[in-house]
Amino acid sequence: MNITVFCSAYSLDEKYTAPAAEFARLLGAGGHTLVWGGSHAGLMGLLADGVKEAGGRLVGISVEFLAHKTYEGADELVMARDLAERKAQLLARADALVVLVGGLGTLDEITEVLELKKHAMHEKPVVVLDTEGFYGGLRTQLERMDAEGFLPRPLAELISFAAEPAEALALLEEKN
Ligand SMILES: C/C(=C\CNc1ncnc2c1ncn2[C@@H]1O[C@H](COP(=O)(O)O)[C@@H](O)[C@H]1O)CO
Repeated sequence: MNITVFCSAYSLDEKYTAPAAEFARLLGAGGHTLVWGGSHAGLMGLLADGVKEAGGRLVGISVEFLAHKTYEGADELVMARDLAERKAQLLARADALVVLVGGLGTLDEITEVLELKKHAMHEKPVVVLDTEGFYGGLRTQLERMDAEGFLPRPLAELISFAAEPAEALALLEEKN
């Protein structure tokens, strides 16, 4: 499977890096391809290193203004002109999408794929690896939208949450 992963470009505490490294190992060992933002920065670089070490393939979708942060050693590297084109490529190249802990860039990427899925413009599985309950606030907000009629289709069709790396991968494999 081509698995697009959105995650932080920053170096984080071990409570976040350990589950990300485990997810990377499972992804690579499972013979999957990581599609990601193509950067060596922070959690993005750790993830790519882990997938590569475990035998997986790497497809980076970088963007011109962040070219100086590009990961050396991807099997394939695409250079998008801007963030909008990069997000489109990250979705187009995915069979499924996974969200690890991240900041505003990651939040922008999740909302884009959910908005497009809401309008049935794709039906790709979206799984959040909710390490340390990091996405509790987002989940509460989405559940409120679902309960109070802000979504045109059930939230459960749009997104799934997993607490552990193995559960995230199992959900992807089950839904694909
Ligand atoms: C760490 C710094 C610069 C590098 N920044 C990025 N490099 C590559 N990809 C990025 C970067 N910033 C955002 N992205 C995309 O958004 C997600 C990460 O953003 P977040 O705000 O850290 O969550 C990630 O999925 C990328 O696709 C500064 O020196």
